[in-house]
Amino acid sequence: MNRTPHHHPLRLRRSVLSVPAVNARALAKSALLDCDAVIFDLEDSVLPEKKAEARAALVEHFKTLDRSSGQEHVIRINALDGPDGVLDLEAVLDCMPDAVLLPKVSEPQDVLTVADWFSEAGADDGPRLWAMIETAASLLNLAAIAETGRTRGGRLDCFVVGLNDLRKETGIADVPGRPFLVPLLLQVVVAARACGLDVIDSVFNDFSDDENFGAECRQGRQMGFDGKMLIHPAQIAAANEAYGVTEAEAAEALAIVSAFAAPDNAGKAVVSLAGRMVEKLHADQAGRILAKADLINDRKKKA
Ligand SMILES: CC(C)(COP(=O)(O)OP(=O)(O)OC[C@H]1O[C@@H](n2cnc3c(N)ncnc32)[C@H](O)[C@@H]1OP(=O)(O)O)[C@@H](O)C(=O)NCCC(=O)NCCSC(=O)C[C@H](O)C(=O)O
Ligand SMILES: [Mg+2]
Repeated sequence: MNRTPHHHPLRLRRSVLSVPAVNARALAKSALLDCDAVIFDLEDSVLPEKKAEARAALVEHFKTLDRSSGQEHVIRINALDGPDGVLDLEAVLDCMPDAVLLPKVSEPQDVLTVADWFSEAGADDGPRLWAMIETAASLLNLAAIAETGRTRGGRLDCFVVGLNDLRKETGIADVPGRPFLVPLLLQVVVAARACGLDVIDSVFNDFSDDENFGAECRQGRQMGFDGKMLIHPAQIAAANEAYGVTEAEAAEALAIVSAFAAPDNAGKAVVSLAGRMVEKLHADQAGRILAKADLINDRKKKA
């Protein structure tokens, strides 16, 4: 059993933009934007009578989508117990995105059923699975849902928090700083990490409120999230900045890695750096920060 904190290669998921699959202008625009991932939404941003049109638009869009852009492509499907879920999965087979985002996951079986569906469809190497954590039941079952990341070839890859649905179901107030939600958000981060999953913070609905959006991005980063789900292009730059690597962070990471590489420190498990204790685990963390900075630089070169 893999007990390392991260079971897949590092990926940039600072900015994860949702695009309603029925919105042709937004679909076209999304490919040109500087977000790390795009979620093509077939669920709540598409009216029931438009679902078929949205699926068809998505299949067309994927025919010309540049798969080498570095952007990760994710399709959010409808729940499998409704009329659209399986039709969405069939459209996913035509599109073959990097991942499928499952809405309103409440128990492990919600993930396993879709993993098995792909296996039975002969798509064992097909899309990874992401799970929306947005129901009260999903919070009660967090550990068991995260554990599904260790089965079915580790198809579950990422949690995405959905606070709109969670607030609707629980009545938890939507107030700046998210004081009543922070304890729950931290549980989602811890459950994800225990099973090697990435974890994305919820959308912030007021896309004209730059100040509070920036604060919420920084708060999410401090809680350990990998990035933020977004609803508007105007939110991308702030998310990329908050979840990026500053020059100071990169310099500090380099100093830690260099300290362990210094001949004087050969064979040491713990060294002193500018009056601080630094252990091998800090060098591992620093290596991950430097790898992320490299990915960000590579992305800038591609843009
Ligand atoms: C919120 C919006 C409805 C606002 O739309 P609009 O008023 O049209 O915005 P603008 O006029 O400011 O748009 C300017 C241009 O940007 C393009 N645009 C807008 N949004 C997007 C987008 N998301 N992706 C790509 N491009 C976008 C417009 O087309 C304009 O371009 P142009 O015409 O060329 O100038 C709208 O932003 C929107 O629909 N956002 C996404 C909504 C969505 O996806 N909802 C589902 C995700 S939220 C969620 O999952 C909640 C979760 O489940 C939970 O429970 O919490
Ligand atoms: Mg939701």
